[in-house]
Amino acid sequence: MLVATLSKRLLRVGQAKRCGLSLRSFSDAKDKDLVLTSIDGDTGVATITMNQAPVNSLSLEMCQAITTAIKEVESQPEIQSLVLASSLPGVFCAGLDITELHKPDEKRLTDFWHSFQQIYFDLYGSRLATIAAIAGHAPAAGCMLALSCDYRIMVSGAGSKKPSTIGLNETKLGIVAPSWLGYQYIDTIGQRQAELGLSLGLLHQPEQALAIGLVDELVPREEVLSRAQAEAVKWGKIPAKARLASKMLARKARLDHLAATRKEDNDFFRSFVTNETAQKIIDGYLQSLSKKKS
Ligand SMILES: CCCCCCCCCCCC/C=C/CC(=O)SCCNC(=O)CCNC(=O)[C@H](O)C(C)(C)COP(=O)(O)OP(=O)(O)OC[C@H]1O[C@@H](n2cnc3c(N)ncnc32)[C@H](O)[C@@H]1OP(=O)(O)O
Repeated sequence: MLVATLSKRLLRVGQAKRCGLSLRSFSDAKDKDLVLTSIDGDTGVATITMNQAPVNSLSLEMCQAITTAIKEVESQPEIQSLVLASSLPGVFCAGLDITELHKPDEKRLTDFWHSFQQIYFDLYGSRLATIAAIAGHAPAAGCMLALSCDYRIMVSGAGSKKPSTIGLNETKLGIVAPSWLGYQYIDTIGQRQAELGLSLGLLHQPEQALAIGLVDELVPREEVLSRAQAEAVKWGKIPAKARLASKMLARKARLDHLAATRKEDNDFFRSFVTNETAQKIIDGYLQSLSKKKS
């Protein structure tokens, strides 16, 4: 068994294959390294690292790559915990790839939202203990990835001139988070803080995020990943069936609701995004992002 036989080293699955170890098809080659998956041979902790420069925005392909990676890790019964991280300095995930929403092809837009919903099912409903290593910005759907994990460790803002931020800021952009994402927020930080955050489109600096329970711990930047992996070891030792049943106490009704309304949710999203007003907002927002650069 892989986890039993490898010495303490991080191993990409491509490397595992080169070492002659049989591991089922991980997502490294076919997804052009949009995500990288590694497994610590000693602890059995898997790490999925988002790797789509410049900001890990969630394109259709990125959503699919994340889901594939989660499923492949889950298919290995000896693995109990997973860290979700980013390879990019300063950004965990910038949320949905806005270019997917701009003058979209309807078929691709449908597939895109379906693949985003799928991450919710696969990460929020995962049998694995999931730890988010948030070493940078996590707005909107980037925050959703973090909310879908069981435990969130964020880079501290102390001493930083431009601290990272996290939150559901959709309203500030003139769009609205879908209800299932809104409920993830409410379930995590409570009704009042979620109402404030959603209505005002707040992005929280790390210390504020900790204070309202949006993240569970803050650590210096260089410790985020190692601390997350250590936490994953702890969670991985909890009896798996009891841990999963406890997780589902809080999450099953939400997951079932989206499963039952998935097509309706997708239809609504498509009609909302393709609406002329929404397109103007999206167009303006894309321009503001590129102006920021110039
Ligand atoms: C009325 C009832 C309605 C009910 C509706 C319900 C259903 C409808 C729902 C509609 C959708 C709702 C869900 C939305 C969720 C989302 O995730 S929306 C996306 C929100 N994301 C953001 O706002 C983040 C934007 N980005 C940033 O703030 C910054 O980039 C950053 C803080 C993440 C990083 O900053 P920095 O490191 O300084 O990088 P930049 O120079 O800003 O960016 C580099 C590069 O990346 C491009 N980019 C950034 N973000 C995105 C993105 N999300 N998508 C695509 N591209 C992005 C940016 O333009 C730069 O590109 P260039 O280098 O200029 O080419």
